[in-house]
Parts: sequence; structure tokens; C-alpha cells
Amino acid sequence: MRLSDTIFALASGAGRAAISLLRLSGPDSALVLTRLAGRLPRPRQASLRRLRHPETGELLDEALLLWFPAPRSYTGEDSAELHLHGGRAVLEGVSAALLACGARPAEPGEFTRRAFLNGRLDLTAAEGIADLIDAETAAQRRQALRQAGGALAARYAGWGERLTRLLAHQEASIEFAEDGIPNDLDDEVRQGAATLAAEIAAHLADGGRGERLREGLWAAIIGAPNAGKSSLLNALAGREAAIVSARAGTTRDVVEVRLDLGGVPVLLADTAGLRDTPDEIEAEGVRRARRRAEEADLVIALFAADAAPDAETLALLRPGTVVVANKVDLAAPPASIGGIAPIALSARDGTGLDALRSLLEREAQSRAGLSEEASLTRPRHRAALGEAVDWLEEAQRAPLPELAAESLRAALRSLGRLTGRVGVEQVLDVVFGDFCIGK
Ligand SMILES: Nc1nc2c(ncn2[C@@H]2O[C@H](COP(=O)(O)OP(=O)(O)OP(=O)(O)O)[C@@H](O)[C@H]2O)c(=O)[nH]1
Ligand SMILES: [K+]
Ligand SMILES: [Mg+2]
Repeated sequence: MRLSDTIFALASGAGRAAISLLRLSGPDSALVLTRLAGRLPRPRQASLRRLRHPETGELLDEALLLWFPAPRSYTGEDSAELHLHGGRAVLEGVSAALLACGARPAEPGEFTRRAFLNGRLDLTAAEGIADLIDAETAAQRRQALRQAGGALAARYAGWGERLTRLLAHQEASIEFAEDGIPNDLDDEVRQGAATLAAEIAAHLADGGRGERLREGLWAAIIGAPNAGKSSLLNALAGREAAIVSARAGTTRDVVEVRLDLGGVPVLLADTAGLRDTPDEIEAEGVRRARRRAEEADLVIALFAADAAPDAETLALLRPGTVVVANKVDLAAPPASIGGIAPIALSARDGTGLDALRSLLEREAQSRAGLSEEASLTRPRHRAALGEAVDWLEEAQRAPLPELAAESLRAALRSLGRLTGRVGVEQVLDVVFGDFCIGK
């Protein structure tokens, strides 16, 4: 990737559409645009222009152009937007003309990568933009907007500044201290490191809610054969995703549906009924059901109200498990199952379904809803912040001021990798690798 290249890409969705949006960015943008459109539009003002192939003079389209001279553009470079008619031939013709002018197709994420390299945003904000494009639910969108707007960036930059001050004090104390005698300044640095470590640790101890909201929660329905698990999955999904039948042992494979529970994306799994069985295939289904229950963030244990609660499912109840008594159209639900008051449900006639859905929404939000403060959203953030805490603790234990300074520097490097201020090349490939082209 060379910043001296001028790059272009389709920024809107591919395929037939009313309008296609082409993006152009790089040092030759003005030249390229002039060759295509005759002259440059006024900065940031939409202008209608005929686009011609620079070599053949062939008319390609009549398009709306936007010209963003550096540095006031998304990338911080000279950039332009070409709003073309959405046909494939138009897009191909204009792309060929751009190639003829020396521009090249952009790599995935290259526009945002340039914005980062030009200091327009930090790495966490860039990740927020990627998440915004992928957001499926309202809560995901809000989290991504907050991060793209620099909520994490501001927080981490603030910690970085405090750390830099601590390091400066520590170095001053090395400079001025009499040999081997700790002074007040050392204590002050130690105290500052402890406070900062505690703040970062509190930010880390959020139960992974930001990561869960970004990735989606895993939920699973478990229960005895014929408890009505597949019926419940279908009722929640609003479609016949899983086969329902009166025969015990119908479901074997895990059947998944995606749900939006109060803004939290949830992958809900229907599983095989839990029982000992000589049938090899069903037994494999039961193993998968147990594994799903272990991996799930949210487990719904389903019992049939007209039967005694089965030992297999009772054994899997944990704090936080949602316990449901189904088939209340056939029998009254018990007051307690495994010490928990069940939600009364009839998957057949819909009784209790709204109450169950509300409970599931609350449970999903408490595990992955938006918190007041911006949450970290990626394992990368967790790893870097964890490292910073370790180094801050190391700094407090350091027997020599020189060693304390070294640990503070290491903590600063961990924060720097997080925001993209130091040692970034490898990180950049990870962050921008999963962007789409045109962003
Ligand atoms: N009366 C009544 N019948 C129900 C209710 N929910 C499910 N059933 C019936 O119970 C039987 C089993 O339903 P399923 O949804 O297949 O049960 P399952 O738990 O998925 O069963 P397996 O996949 O075999 O473990 C079917 O005949 C359903 O129509 C309910 O609320 N009331
Ligand atoms: K069944
Ligand atoms: Mg089933």
C-alpha cells in the first residue's frame, strides 16, 4: 500500500441500483477528476458534470461530483465522490477511465486506513466504523457510533497522557534523586500507577458486554425430549425453522435462528432432547446439546408442565438459567422447578410468550446491553489493556526507579498499540483486513 497512489472504489453496494457511489482519494485526485470532467467542481459543492474517457473522449455518464480538497476529507487527502447512474456498464466505463488516468482500485479498508495514517481517527474509531457497517441491531449501531465518534479513543488517550506524566516524573526522580534513596516523587508515581491500574481494571471488569454486543449472544434451549423446545424456537423466530413432531427425539442437529432481543443480536439454538439413548445419532445430538448449553451466554431450560421435571435438565440449571414450564394449556405449572419459579408458557396457544420474550430481552440486555460508559468491544482491546495493567503493577513493585520507569514505558506501549500510536504495522493489517472495499 503506497500513499502516493491515487485509489478508487465503489462505496455503495454492488449490483443494479439508481445510483452508484464511487470514491476517489490520493494526491492525483484533482488531476484525475479534471481529465474526466473537464474542470474541478467547487470544494464540497455538488456539481453536475459530463464524464468522458480521457483518451477516447467517449461520453460515459452525467454524474454528480463532490470535490474534497485535503485535509478536509474522510481520508485527509484530496478526495472526490462520483455519484453515477447505477448501471453496470456505467460503472465499468468510469472505472476504465480512472484506470487510464493512473488511479488504481482500492484494497479493502484502504480509505479508512489512510484516514488513520493521516491522523483523522485512531484505531478504535476505525474499528467503530467497520462495526457500524456490520451493525444489525439498534444497540449494535449505537455502540459502533459511539466508538466511531471517538469515545474509546478519548478515554485511552486520556490514560496515555496520565501515563506519560507518570513516566516523566519517574524519569525526573531518577535524574535528581540521591543514590538509592527513594523520595516523595517515587511515592507519587507509585500512587498514580495504582490509581490508573485500578481504573483500567474496572473498565476491563465489564463482563465482556461490549464484545458480546458486537459479536452477538449465544442462547440455547435445552430440555427433555418432547418438552416443546422446537415449538418454542419457532414461536420466538416467527417461522417454522425446526421440525416439530409428537415423536420424542425429533431434533438431532443444533438448529439456529438469529433474533433481535431488545437491540441485542442473539443466536438462539434449538437442541436435541436430553436423555440416555442407544441410538447413536440421537446420542451425538445429546452431546451437542450439552456442549451448546455449556457455551451459551443464556440458557433456557424448558420443562413440560404435564410431566415431572427430568433429572438431566435439572442437573444443568445454573444461576441465571431461564426456567420455563411449557404446555400450561394441558396442566398447571409447578410453583418451583429446581428452586426457581418458572415462566408459564404454552408454545401451542401463545400463552406467556410475550412475558418470556420480555424476560429474555432483559436478560440479553443485562449481559450485552449498552452501558453508561463506552465498553471495549474486541479481544485486541482486552489484551492490550490487560498488559497495561500488568505493567503498571510491575512498576509499583519495582525495586529500582529505573525499573519502574521501564515498566511504565511498557505500559505506555501497550496503550499505544491499542490506539495505534506505536508499533502498529501488524496491528493495522489485523484491524483493516476485515473491512469492506470502499471503506
Ligand atoms: N399441548 C401442547 N402441546 C405442545 C406445546 N408445545 C409443544 N407441544 C407439542 O409437543 C410435541 C413435541 O414438540 P416439539 O416442539 O417437537 O418438542 P421438542 O422438545 O423439540 O422435542 P424433541 O426435538 O424430540 O426433543 C409436539 O406434538 C408439539 O405440538 C404446548 O405448549 N402445548
Ligand atoms: K418432538
Ligand atoms: Mg425438537
